[in-house]
Amino acid sequence: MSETPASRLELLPAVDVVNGQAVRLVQGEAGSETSYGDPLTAALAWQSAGAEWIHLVDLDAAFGRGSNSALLAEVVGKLDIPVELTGGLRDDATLEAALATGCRRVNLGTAVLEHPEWAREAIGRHGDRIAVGLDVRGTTLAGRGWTREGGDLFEVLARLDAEGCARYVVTDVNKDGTLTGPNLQLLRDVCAATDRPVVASGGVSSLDDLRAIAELVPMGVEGAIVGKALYANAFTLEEALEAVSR
Ligand SMILES: O=C(O)c1ccccc1NCC(=O)[C@H](O)[C@H](O)COP(=O)(O)O
Repeated sequence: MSETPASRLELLPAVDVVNGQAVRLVQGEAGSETSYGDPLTAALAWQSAGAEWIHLVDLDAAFGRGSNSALLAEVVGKLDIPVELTGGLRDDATLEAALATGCRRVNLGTAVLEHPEWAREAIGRHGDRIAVGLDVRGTTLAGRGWTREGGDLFEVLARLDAEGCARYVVTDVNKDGTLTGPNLQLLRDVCAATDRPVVASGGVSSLDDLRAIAELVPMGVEGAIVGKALYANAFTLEEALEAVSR
């Protein structure tokens, strides 16, 4: 499977949900959250500001301590733009429920590491409605809400490529929620290892960071998830869209 690189970087504002509230974490650590209110209000505000996508995360499900699935389904149903839905999708029941919300695609993470046969079958069945979240520290994958090690990034990437995985969402866990800039070398290395589109996630702090990620579009970076920078008002979504439009 070979993909034509996107012409322009897509931006995906993140709405991460804990206990019914939109939050931001630091390095994905449970308990480090700052609350930003109602997830539907946040998602609708990003849509009104011109968002092309929403990256919607059930952090309680990702950490295996609960679920916001009904609320997230409501959010997806009220948006007109495509949604990438993620967090705790580890079996047929959670995957089918997530896809039934009408989201455009879902991200699998831990399940790919712990139940590779199930993930392979899900990828085969759902095609490009499945992306795989590659959450890494160094080149070691992190699963289950980023609390367990899950193998070598490039070995798993080669396996997923062979299984037909359509897209990867690549997060440097140590950057996530820190406003310290994206790991551009990691993105380059992943793009060099696969011909599938890559969505960059974690660490964006400025418009220059977004411009730097946009430079990687010809290599295969298709989109960038932006969380904390938008909530901390480092820039507006309108400014971000403008920055990556040329
Ligand atoms: O995406 C997941 O499944 C997930 C699981 C466990 C902890 C965090 C998770 N996602 C977090 C995100 O996707 C962030 O919203 C995104 O990386 C944005 O990061 P930033 O711009 O640095 O706030």
